[in-house]
Amino acid sequence: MGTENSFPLSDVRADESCREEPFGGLKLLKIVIYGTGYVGLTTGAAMAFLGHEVTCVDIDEAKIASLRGGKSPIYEPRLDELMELAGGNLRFSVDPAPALSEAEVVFVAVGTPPMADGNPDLTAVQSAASSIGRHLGLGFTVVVNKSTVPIGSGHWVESLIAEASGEGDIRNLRNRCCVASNPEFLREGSALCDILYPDRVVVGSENPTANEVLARLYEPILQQSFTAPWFLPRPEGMGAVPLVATDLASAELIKYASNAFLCTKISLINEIGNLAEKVGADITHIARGMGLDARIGGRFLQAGLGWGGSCFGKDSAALIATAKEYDIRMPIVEAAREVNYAQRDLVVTKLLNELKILKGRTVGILGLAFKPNTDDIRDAPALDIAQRLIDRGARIQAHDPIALDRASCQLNHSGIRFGPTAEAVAAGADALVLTTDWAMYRDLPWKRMAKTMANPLILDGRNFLDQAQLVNAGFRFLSIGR
Ligand SMILES: NC(=O)C1=CN([C@@H]2O[C@H](COP(=O)(O)OP(=O)(O)OC[C@H]3O[C@@H](n4cnc5c(N)ncnc54)[C@H](O)[C@@H]3O)[C@@H](O)[C@H]2O)C=CC1
Ligand SMILES: O=C(O)[C@H]1O[C@H](OP(=O)(O)OP(=O)(O)OC[C@H]2O[C@@H](n3ccc(=O)[nH]c3=O)[C@H](O)[C@@H]2O)[C@H](O)[C@@H](O)[C@@H]1O
Repeated sequence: MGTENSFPLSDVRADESCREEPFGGLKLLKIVIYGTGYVGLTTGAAMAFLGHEVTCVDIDEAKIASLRGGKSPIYEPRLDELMELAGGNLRFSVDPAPALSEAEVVFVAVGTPPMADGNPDLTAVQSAASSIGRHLGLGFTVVVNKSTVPIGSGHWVESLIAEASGEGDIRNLRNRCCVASNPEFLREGSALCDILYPDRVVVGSENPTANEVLARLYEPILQQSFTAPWFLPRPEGMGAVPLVATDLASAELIKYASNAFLCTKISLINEIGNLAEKVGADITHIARGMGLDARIGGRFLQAGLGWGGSCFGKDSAALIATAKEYDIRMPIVEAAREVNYAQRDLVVTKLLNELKILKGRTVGILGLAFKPNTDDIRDAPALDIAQRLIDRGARIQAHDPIALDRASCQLNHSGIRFGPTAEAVAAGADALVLTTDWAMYRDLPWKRMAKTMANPLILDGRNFLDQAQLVNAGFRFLSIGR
């Protein structure tokens, strides 16, 4: 295994509740997961598929009811199938007590949404930690934090558990429980592959038992010793997965640093794209020419409207806020954010250049999710852009192949009209903007759509569409960065 730091897989706890099965005598564990969102539910399904006994707990009764009825409350490709394969290993409850009393590993995967000052709201983490403390069993439990939390949170969680458990003194608690950080790097839309076939697993703890339990938990993934589900084949050439074992603070910071790096990479290509456009260059050629340099790498160099979603914005703001507490500035991360949010203004500027007036114009938006293959609309560039256009008097009609229901529920009073198809939002529009690069948008009946528009103008916000095809279909074609 190509580990920087690997743990011996010794039998650290001759615990009767560990069951032998099915990957070469691996000991399976009893796991509780707090939070059945994009991270908790996918992690739960993957762990249960690997044979562990998993109980997913959530305070949202509707989510648990839906899951018990066999229906996932979120859209994630192949999740339903994996949950089905996991079968009886995967259970759901609003009551953590019964499963927690026997749990060997407890994941915390609750939300940490941003507050106005950039810091994440840790209310859900606090309440999960207190609940764990109240219901802790008599055996030894490793509490594993997967929520993205500020540096130092691991120790704070430990103290909350100690307090709620009645032990009070953390030293007494250390005989029954310890806290580790296991940051999550999955991307929505490819979450299950990212969990089963990760680039690395990071585990931060100051407790050797925690490290060994987690190495045991992750062994099938680290060694790639499980039989891949037919619908999620193992990537070609995939070998053993490196395990990075660190102290708590380093693991917590690895998460923020990784997201900051990815944000910065995207913002850099967008900054270059803005110059490329002025000098008559093409950012897609530039990204390819840069990305083939192994030191740079071609991924996350897709220029366009920039990043959105529930994490890049939140985590970059949290990193800046944490640094501020230590009187340190993060000018690179600040600049990455500034560049990113300015990209969204380009839509207004470009449409104004073409249409001269936005008041009373109808703009069709293709894609509401913050990226393809998810129904997540948190900090979706499409919504921000729609609002900026509405503020200038435009009428917005929008479509998304998967996020439409969620968007129409949550944005009921936004003034956006939701169309059942891409063709419907094109009809009568003065412009179309492609905001999310859903595969289905590549092959729309463009010729027919151009004919139904008041003005066949399209802005490809993701450098995704075939310009020649669109021009051929009768569109005036705009893009970002070329
Ligand atoms: N969404 C993503 O792609 C990734 C998210 N993360 C991090 O993982 C954490 C979770 O993110 P998501 O899954 O996207 O959030 P989410 O909002 O989809 O799910 C969080 C769930 O926690 C539940 N919850 C809140 N308080 C609870 C409590 N006391 N007990 C039990 N359940 C509770 C909520 O009802 C909700 O179902 C965040 O810290 C996020 O930054 C990390 C990597 C990837
Ligand atoms: O901490 C998190 O929540 C997660 O955040 C991102 O994952 P995610 O936000 O799900 O999706 P990405 O694929 O990273 O896309 C984020 C945004 O960047 C945009 N993007 C991505 C890549 C690119 O080249 N250009 C670009 O504009 C996407 O359209 C999307 O809006 C990270 O990629 C994950 O590693 C991390 O675990």
